[in-house]
This record gives sequence, C-alpha cells and structure tokens, in this order.
Amino acid sequence: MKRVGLVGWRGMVGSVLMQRMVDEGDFAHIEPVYFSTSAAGGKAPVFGGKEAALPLQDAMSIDALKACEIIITCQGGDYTKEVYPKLRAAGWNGHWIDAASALRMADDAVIILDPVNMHVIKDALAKGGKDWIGGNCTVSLMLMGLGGLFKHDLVEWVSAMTYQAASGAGAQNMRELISQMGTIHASVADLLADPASAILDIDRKVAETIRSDAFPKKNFRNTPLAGSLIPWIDVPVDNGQSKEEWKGGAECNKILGKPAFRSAGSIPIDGLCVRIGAMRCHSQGLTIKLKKDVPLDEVTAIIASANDWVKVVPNDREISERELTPAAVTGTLTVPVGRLHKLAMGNDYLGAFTVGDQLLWGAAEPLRRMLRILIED
Ligand SMILES: NC(=O)C1=CN([C@@H]2O[C@H](COP(=O)(O)OP(=O)(O)OC[C@H]3O[C@@H](n4cnc5c(N)ncnc54)[C@H](OP(=O)(O)O)[C@@H]3O)[C@@H](O)[C@H]2O)C=CC1
Ligand SMILES: N[C@@H](CC(=O)OP(=O)(O)O)C(=O)O
Repeated sequence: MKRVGLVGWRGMVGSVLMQRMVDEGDFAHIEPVYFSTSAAGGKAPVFGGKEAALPLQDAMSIDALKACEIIITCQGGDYTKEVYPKLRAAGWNGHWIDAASALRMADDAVIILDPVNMHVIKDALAKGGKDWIGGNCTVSLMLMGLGGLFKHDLVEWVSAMTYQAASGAGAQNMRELISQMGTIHASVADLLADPASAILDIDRKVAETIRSDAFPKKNFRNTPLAGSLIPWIDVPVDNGQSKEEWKGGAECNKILGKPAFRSAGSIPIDGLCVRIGAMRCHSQGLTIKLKKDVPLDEVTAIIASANDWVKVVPNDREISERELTPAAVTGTLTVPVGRLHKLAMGNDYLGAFTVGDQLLWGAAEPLRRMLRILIED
C-alpha cells in the first residue's frame, strides 16, 4: 500500500478533497500521512475510518515529506514554491499532486483532468512523469462541459465570459459575501417590512450601504460584491488581460496537449473573467466558433457523450431556470451545459452556457482521480 502525504487537508479545497476521498473509499487503498504547517506533532485526523500510523508531520520537513511515495497538496502556491524545489533537490522521486497554480506551466508538469486528457496523462506516465497539477477551476469546468467538441476537433476558437463565485477567492471571501448580503438586508429591513414603502427609497439606501466605508469588503480589495460585481480577477498580465483570462488560453491548450497558447496550431481561447455573488459555482457564457456548420442535434450528442458528468440541458426557459444555475449545481459533480443554439453571426457560431462546482471538478476531484490512477498504475 502506497504511503501518501496529505498537505492542506483542513483548508477549503483540502476539506472537499477529504470528503470526496471518504465518499469514494480511497483511504482503503493508501497509507495516509497527514502534514501541517501549524500543528506538527498533534493528533492526525481520521478519515474513512483509517487511523494514520504517525501523528501530524511537519509540512516544512523535507525528511518527513521524503518518506512518502505520493504527496497531495492543497496548501497553496507559496507552500509549493518553498517546498517542492527543496524536495526534488534532496533527491525525492515521488509523485507530486498539487492544487496550486505554481507549477502548472512547468515543462515537466501535466495539468490533470483525466476525463478530458487521459491520453496526455498516460503519455507522461509512460515517460516517467512525476508532477501532476490540477488546472484552474474555470478552465477545468469549461473543458468538462465542452470536452466533446475539442475531442472531435470542431473548435476554431472560444470566447468565455465568466461569472465566478466567491469561493474562488478563498474561504474568507465567501464569509465576506454573506456578511455583505446581511448588511444590505439589515440596512433596509424596516422599509422591506412595510408594504407601502417606496422601492426607490429602498434602492437609494441599498446603494448608500454598498458604497459606504463601513461596508464589509476588506477581502475583496475594498470592492463590494453583493448587489454588484467585480470585473477583474487576479493580477494584470500582458495584452490587457487579467491572469485568470490568460489561464483560459494557456492552460486549456496545455491540458489538450496542443502547442503553447498563441503559437501555431493552438486554439485561441479568451474572454473576460468576472466575479459575481455566487457561493461556489462558476458559470460561463461561451461563444464557440466551430470549424464547420455542424447540426445542433449532432453538437448536442457530441457534448453529451464526452464524459459521465456533463449533462446537456435543453434550451428551454423553465428547464434552464431550474437546472442551469449555481443554486442547482452547487455541491454536485454534474456539469450542465445549456442554452445551446446557433448564434446570429452564422451557423458555425455556437452559443452555450455552463455551470460547475469550482471546489469539486474545479479543484479537488481531478487530484483525487490522479491519486487513483497512480495507485492503480
Ligand atoms: N479556493 C479555490 O477555489 C481554489 C484553490 N486552489 C488552490 O488550492 C490552494 C488552497 O486553497 P484553499 O483551500 O482555499 O486555502 P485555505 O486557506 O482554505 O487553506 C490553506 C491552509 O490554511 C491553513 N489554515 C489556517 N487557518 C485555517 C482555518 N481556520 N481553517 C482551515 N485551514 C486553515 C491550513 O494549513 P495548516 O493545516 O497547515 O495550518 C490550510 O491547509 C491554493 O493554492 C489555491 O490556489 C485551486 C483551485 C481552486
Ligand atoms: N482564481 C480562481 C481560483 C483559483 O484558485 O484559481 P487557480 O487555481 O488558477 O489559482 C478564482 O478566483 O475563481
């Protein structure tokens, strides 16, 4: 049984990973060793009914990490940058599975999303690959939804307009979003309770509250999210893009095993990434330029048959309102794709909308499945 080091298991992504590993019985197949950056020596947790042989190990100890054949980390990019090079320099030759973006574009690293790029993973495994990095949540969710179109080589380019949840910014941001909602409600509770109050009075008070210095918005860089949106995610990069937008092109092409983004043979993928007041589901409005005019029923069948989790939602108002929303999808592995129709620009332009839980397929699930691939290899 392989000794698997678990780092970052009590964080937000790590907790979702642990839950999924329990649900799928993964602990029966590993010897877990739990690491901590803050409580080394403490009692290790018990997941899946499996007692760890060791107490909490020091996540900064290269010697302790070296004793693992596989390490999964959800601890974050700073941790990866600090520990990973030292571990490899110390001669560790184990498998490194990581949720953070730090190593994604490294030559030796594979961005893992096995329902979409099992061939890339198997190729790398055969060549002795050891670094397996989870993709950006928006990217992974888009490829889980549209994977069929890429597999059939039907995509000339994609424009993705995103509606990203607070969870992508971290646990504190989810809490802050709820505080913002509560603050807004509290500011007009008396007016709301009075059916005769004027809606424009309510609206004015809400606007004053959202704009006030006292509004809780520290975690969102002092920008309100509830009752508003934030049209920028992550740091600026070149070409007027945010880093989140850059990841769309760079990571998608790498996941698909295509040439590097913006080089010959790569697929142009670009758009605008926007934070909205959803909790943990990212949504995306997609314009897809197809390489040819494929009938809508064929497009639908191709998308629907790509993997076990994608679900085509008929382009019908009631069904879309019921099934194609963050509220419906949150906490599930289903990736619905709907609003499928040919756009006014021409029959080779496809419109689509997709929703996915950014902590499941967007973060934890590809890591968990990579662990299973390695265990069963
Ligand atoms: N948030 C997201 O949507 C996504 C995140 N990722 C990546 O995953 C990594 C981790 O992100 P995330 O899970 O949000 O990070 P968290 O901040 O939730 O957890 C990171 C670490 O913080 C420490 N920590 C300190 N206080 C607490 C507390 N009160 N509760 C829980 N943990 C605490 C824990 O380390 P210790 O036990 O050692 O003290 C924990 O492992 C990042 O690199 C991120 O880029 C990837 C995809 C999506
Ligand atoms: N940046 C993403 C979340 C995230 O952690 O992405 P990445 O794994 O690429 O750093 C968001 O804000 O929604």
